[in-house]
Amino acid sequence: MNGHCNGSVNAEAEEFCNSFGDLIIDTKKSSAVHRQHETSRKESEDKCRLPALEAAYTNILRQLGEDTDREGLLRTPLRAAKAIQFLTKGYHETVEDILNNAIFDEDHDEMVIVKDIDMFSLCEHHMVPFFGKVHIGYIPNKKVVGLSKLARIVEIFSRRLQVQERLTKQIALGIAEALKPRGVAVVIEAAHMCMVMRGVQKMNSRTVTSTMLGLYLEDPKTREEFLMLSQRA
Ligand SMILES: Nc1nc2c(ncn2[C@@H]2O[C@H](COP(=O)(O)OP(=O)(O)OP(=O)(O)O)[C@@H](O)[C@H]2O)c(=O)[nH]1
Ligand SMILES: [Zn+2]
Repeated sequence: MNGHCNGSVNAEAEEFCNSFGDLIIDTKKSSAVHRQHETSRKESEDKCRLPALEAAYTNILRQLGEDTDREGLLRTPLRAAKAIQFLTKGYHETVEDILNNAIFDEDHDEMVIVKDIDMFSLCEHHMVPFFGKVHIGYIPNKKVVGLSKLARIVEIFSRRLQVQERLTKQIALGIAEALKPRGVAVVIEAAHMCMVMRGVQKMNSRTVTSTMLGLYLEDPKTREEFLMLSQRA
């Protein structure tokens, strides 16, 4: 472990942001610099945690009766450690981080739908994947968001240990808070490997969850329009 692993990364990033803060007049530039430093601080923290995660995976392999010195497994604990960090990287990200300059003033008040967004997550009960499609609709209130950012919001909340219901709600609330739209609708259809590969072993079961906010909750016709458009092939 180097010195960065005892929290000094935090302090350094903070010191950097503070010392240069006065010099940077443009607030957008300032927050971009801050975000850049937050990202590199989080990357450093991840690196610091790798050896402990690697040791944990070595232990798991040994407890499974594997020979961790055999050639095929030599780098497996490290690979697995990096993989789990990737699969849970959403803990490091916020909606604010990714939206930065991608909210635009636009006099458009009709429904916007981005559907069939691929989603991969890990069930918090068994730490095995659940995955499927996310459909998102919102009704703007003078502001629209870059379309790719909706898919990025899905990434933030799905790359964590999750239950599907919470994931659905977090995506909807994240959009609602950032855009203050007149309504948000999120539907997720997913297959849970904990129900397919183990446990009850139901290969074809799918779980559908939804969160409706604002007009989607209040107005059945708006909700129906979203459901009709998002389910259409
Ligand atoms: N509501 C909800 N349940 C989930 C989700 N992912 C997994 N589960 C369920 O979490 C439950 C955990 O139940 P337990 O009885 O504690 O665990 P278990 O003995 O492994 O259960 P089985 O999967 O039935 O073998 C199971 O019913 C899973 O299907 C999710 O996203 N939402
Ligand atoms: Zn599970």
